[in-house]
Amino acid sequence: MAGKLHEFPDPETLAHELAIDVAAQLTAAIAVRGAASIAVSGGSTPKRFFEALSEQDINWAKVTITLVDERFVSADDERSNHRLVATHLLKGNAEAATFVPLYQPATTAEEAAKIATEKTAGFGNPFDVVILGMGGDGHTASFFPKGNNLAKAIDPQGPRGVLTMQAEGAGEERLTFSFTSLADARLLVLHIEGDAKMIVLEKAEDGDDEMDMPIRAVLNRAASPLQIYWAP
Ligand SMILES: O=C1O[C@H](COP(=O)(O)O)[C@@H](O)[C@H](O)[C@H]1O
Repeated sequence: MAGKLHEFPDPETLAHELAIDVAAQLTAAIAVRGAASIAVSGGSTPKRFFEALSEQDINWAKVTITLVDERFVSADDERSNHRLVATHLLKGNAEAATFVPLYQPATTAEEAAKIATEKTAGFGNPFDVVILGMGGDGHTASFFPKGNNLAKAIDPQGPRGVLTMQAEGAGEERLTFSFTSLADARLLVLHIEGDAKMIVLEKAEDGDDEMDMPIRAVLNRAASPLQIYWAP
């Protein structure tokens, strides 16, 4: 396996243990640099982890949270990743954290990506923690197969920052951090659950074509060691 596999008996245990590991990384970052940064994924998988992380006893006032990727929809849209984070993470102890959204109320997604790049430039270089997810089609962040901006988004020499993405499987137009922004995180995690996702991961590991399964970019050439958290 390309990354280090951390296997748990069930999603609840995974969420709890991942929250502890992430909290330890954020606490260490605060001790060394006085501040910490984390970029999290959306989708359905992270809810339990967000709930567990929000209860961790760390100095949240020193933590900046952002998203790995977002839909070009406002925070009141039910498909917004911002909304997911606001509902399940930015509460309890974690209410004291600073959240920097990727969605910006601009006319176009390109304009929003430019503003998001500017607003996120002051932290996450590198991120202390990045939590990636993976879709059944092998996408991670908004690196979608056949995405109109995929080559640019996963370019190993590409700039840090936020790009737009349109793809058939993506629904709304997306905003996503580039591969180079995410792949050098001090703690780089791929959080997946269920047998179906493990089969997708194994398929990704069996091939090389990153345009077909963009998760391969992370598996094969992330600057940081990839920690894979999985439960059936
Ligand atoms: O579209 C997205 O999907 C992936 C995976 O989501 P899941 O529902 O299968 O857990 C997610 O990692 C990404 O952030 C999100 O925008």
